[in-house]
Amino acid sequence: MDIVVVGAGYVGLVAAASFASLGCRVYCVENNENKLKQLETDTIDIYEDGLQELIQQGIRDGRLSFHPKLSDVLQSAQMIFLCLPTPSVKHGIADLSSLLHVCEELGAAIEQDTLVVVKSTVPAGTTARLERVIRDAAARHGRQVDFDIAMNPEFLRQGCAVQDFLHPHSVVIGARDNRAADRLARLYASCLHNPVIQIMSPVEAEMAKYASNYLLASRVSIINELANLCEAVGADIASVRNVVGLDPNIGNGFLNAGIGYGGSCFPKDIEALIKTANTYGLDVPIMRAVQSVNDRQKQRLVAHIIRRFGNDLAGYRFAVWGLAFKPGTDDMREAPSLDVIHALSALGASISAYDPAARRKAQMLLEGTSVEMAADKYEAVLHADALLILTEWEEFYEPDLAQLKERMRQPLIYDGRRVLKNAQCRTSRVELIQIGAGRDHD
Ligand SMILES: NC(=O)C1=CN([C@@H]2O[C@H](COP(=O)(O)OP(=O)(O)OC[C@H]3O[C@@H](n4cnc5c(N)ncnc54)[C@H](O)[C@@H]3O)[C@@H](O)[C@H]2O)C=CC1
Ligand SMILES: O=C(O)[C@H]1O[C@H](OP(=O)(O)OP(=O)(O)OC[C@H]2O[C@@H](n3ccc(=O)[nH]c3=O)[C@H](O)[C@@H]2O)[C@H](O)[C@@H](O)[C@@H]1O
Repeated sequence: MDIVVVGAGYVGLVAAASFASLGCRVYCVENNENKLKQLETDTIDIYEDGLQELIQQGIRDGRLSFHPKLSDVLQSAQMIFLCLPTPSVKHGIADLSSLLHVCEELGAAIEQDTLVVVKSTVPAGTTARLERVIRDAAARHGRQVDFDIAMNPEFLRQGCAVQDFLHPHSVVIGARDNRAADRLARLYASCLHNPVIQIMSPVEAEMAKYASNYLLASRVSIINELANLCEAVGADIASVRNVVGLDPNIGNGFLNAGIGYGGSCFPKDIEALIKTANTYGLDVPIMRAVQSVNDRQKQRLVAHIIRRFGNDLAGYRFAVWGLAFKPGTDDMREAPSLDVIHALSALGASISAYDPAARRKAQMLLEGTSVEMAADKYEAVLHADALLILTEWEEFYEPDLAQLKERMRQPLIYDGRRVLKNAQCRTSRVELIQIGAGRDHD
C-alpha cells in the first residue's frame, strides 16, 4: 500500500515510520524547512523511544521519504493521513487552519479513489466540514472527483508512541459509508496483529477521542483533589490510591497524584470540548472543574515553598529535576514545570534545572527567567535551598542522598511526582515534602 502522511510531528512521524516498518511505502510531507532538512539527514527534532531508529530503517529500506510539497507526492498514494496540528486559539477554539489549508490543496489535485484519513484530534463536525472543503475546492478547479474520507483518531501516548501505534488498544474508524470504513479497516487488519477495529460515524469518532482525553484528565484532577485533602487530614494518597485502584470498577490507571497534567493534548482538548459544548448552549461544570483543579495543582508546590520561605525568594536558590511534561519525551508543551518556574522566578528565586531530554526546548521557552540549565542532576542541586522534582524520569528514583546533602545548602526535597521513598529520606535525614502525603501519615 502506498500512503501519504501530512505533518511530520509527534503523530505524523510515528505514523509514517510505523506504517513503513509494516511494509507500506510512505511519503511524508512536512512544510517546516528546518525540520525537513533534519529529516533528510536522518535526524529528528523529537525525543521518542525507538523513533529515530525506525525512521532510519524506513529510509534505508526505501520505504520512507520526506517531501516539502503535497502536490509532488499526491499521485503516488491511495491513502492520505492528515496528522496536522489543532492547537488551542482564541478562548479554546481548536485552530483548524492547517487542516483547512491542506484540504484546499487536496481539492485542487486529489485523484479518484483516494481515501483521506483525518488523524488529527478535531471537534465534532470537522470531518464533514473538511469533506465539503475538498469537494468545493475540486469543483472550483473544474474537477469532479469521487474520494472517500474517514476520521481515524490517534490514541498514542508520548514516551511509548511507537509501541502504542503498533499495538493500539483499538482502532477507531469514523466513516459515512462502508466503502471508506472497509478500506481503512483492511489496511489496519493487514498490517497490525489482531486489531480491535470499531466502526462508527465520523462525529462519533471525533467525540470518542475527546471523551478519552477528558476522562483520563478528569481522573488526574480527581486524584489530585483527593491528594490535597489527604495532605490536610494527615493521610497518604499513595495508600488510598492502592486501595481504590484494586477495585476493578475503578482500576489504577491515571491515578498518580502530582503537580497536574500538561502536554500538547489534555489542556487543549478539554478547552476545545468545553468550547464545543458552549457552542451548543450546554454548560459543562465538571469539565470546567477538571481544568480549574489542574490550574491550581500546578501551583501546589509553589504554595508549599511560599509557606516555608515567604513571598520574597530573592537570595534563595532552587534546583529543579525534570522539565518535560512527562518522562520519555522532550515535549515542553503546557509542561507544569513552566508554571512552577515562572512563579518562582517572579518571586525572585534563582533556579538551576536539569532534564535528560528537554533541555534545548526548555531553554528556548524559559528565556528571560532566572533559570540556568545544569549538565546533570547533581550539578543542579549545588548550593540549592531545596530540590523540586517535577517530572518522574527514572534516573530520579534512587538518587545518592549523601551527595545531595553535601551539595545543597539544606537537605529539603519537594517531590511533585511521588518519586522518592519517605523511609529512605528519613534514614538519610533528608526532609521530604510530597504531593498528597500528610505530615502525620508516617
Ligand atoms: N502528540 C500526541 O501525543 C498526540 C497528538 N494527537 C493529535 O494529532 C495532531 C497532531 O499532533 P502533533 O503531532 O503532536 O503535532 P505537531 O505540532 O508535533 O506536528 C504537526 C506537524 O505538521 C506540520 N505542518 C503544519 N502545517 C503543515 C502543512 N500545511 N503541510 C505540511 N506539514 C504541516 C508541522 O510543521 C508539524 O511538524 C493534533 O491534532 C493532536 O491533537 C493525537 C494523539 C496523540
Ligand atoms: O491525545 C493525546 O495527545 C494523548 O494524550 C495522552 O497522552 P500523553 O499526553 O502523551 O501523556 P499521558 O501519559 O496521558 O500524560 C498526560 C499528562 O498527565 C499527567 N498524569 C498522567 C497520569 C497520572 O496518573 N497522573 C498525571 O499527572 C502526566 O504527567 C502528563 O503531564 C493520552 O494518554 C493518550 O491516550 C492520547 O492519545
